[in-house]
Amino acid sequence: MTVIVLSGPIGAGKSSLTGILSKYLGTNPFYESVDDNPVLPLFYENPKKYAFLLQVYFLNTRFRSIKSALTDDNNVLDRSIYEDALFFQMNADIGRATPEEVDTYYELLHNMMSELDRMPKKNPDLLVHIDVSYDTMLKRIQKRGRNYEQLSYDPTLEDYYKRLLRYYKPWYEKYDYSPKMTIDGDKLDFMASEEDRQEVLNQIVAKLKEMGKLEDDWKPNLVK
Ligand SMILES: Nc1ncnc2c1ncn2[C@@H]1O[C@H](COP(=O)(O)OP(=O)(O)O)[C@@H](O)[C@H]1O
Ligand SMILES: Nc1nc2c(ncn2[C@H]2C[C@H](O)[C@@H](COP(=O)(O)O)O2)c(=O)[nH]1
Repeated sequence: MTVIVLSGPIGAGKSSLTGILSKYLGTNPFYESVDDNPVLPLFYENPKKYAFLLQVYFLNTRFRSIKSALTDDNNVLDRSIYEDALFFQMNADIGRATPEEVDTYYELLHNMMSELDRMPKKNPDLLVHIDVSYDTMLKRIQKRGRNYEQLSYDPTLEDYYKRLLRYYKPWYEKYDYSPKMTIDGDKLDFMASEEDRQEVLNQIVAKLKEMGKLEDDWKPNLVK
């Protein structure tokens, strides 16, 4: 049926929407490696030392996920390989990667993307981007409560998060691997409000129908 990739800043609600959407469409969810990621706490402790290693870790897991998702052709992915360079470039721009690491990273990314180009299904069918403001992002990061992501752990994270938001706008505009759409993550509380959840699902289903990826009379198996 379809491969849908989600995108958005930290805490935007990607993992949550991945679960909701995959259940609704009856497809498989692919989650990011976060709680089982051994490099992530090291990165927050010493970003300069671990930025490159963390990126290689994420890139590897994202490559594995997208290959598998494109092979099955029936999946929803919580953040994908298409966002990988956004993170790395931002970290490189603030001095967390050497020129050699930057060159090596882009060569590796280029090789991986060429591999995807050789697959029978080369691209996802749809990108769903969750747009959030800094205030919403921070509230959700606090709500989730991972220690090393809190401003109390490292006050410089405020700049890091604000910078990340600034990198998303041009990234989204440039993204052209598939059709794309945006969900207003500030307005639509798809976790607490049943009505908002249905509104988000309706928007995505309408887009899939418009693209001919779902039949006009398609109905979900699971209404919840
Ligand atoms: N639309 C939303 N409204 C309210 N809370 C949300 C929403 N989306 C996510 N959350 C909450 O915010 C936190 C971060 O969500 P998560 O799905 O882990 O984000 P991401 O995967 O984008 O980092 C979680 O505690 C989740 O329950
Ligand atoms: N340096 C990088 N950090 C990344 C990347 N992808 C995710 N992350 C961090 C950000 C969060 O602390 C955590 C989980 O992200 P969510 O958006 O799922 O909350 O991992 C990356 O590519 N580089």
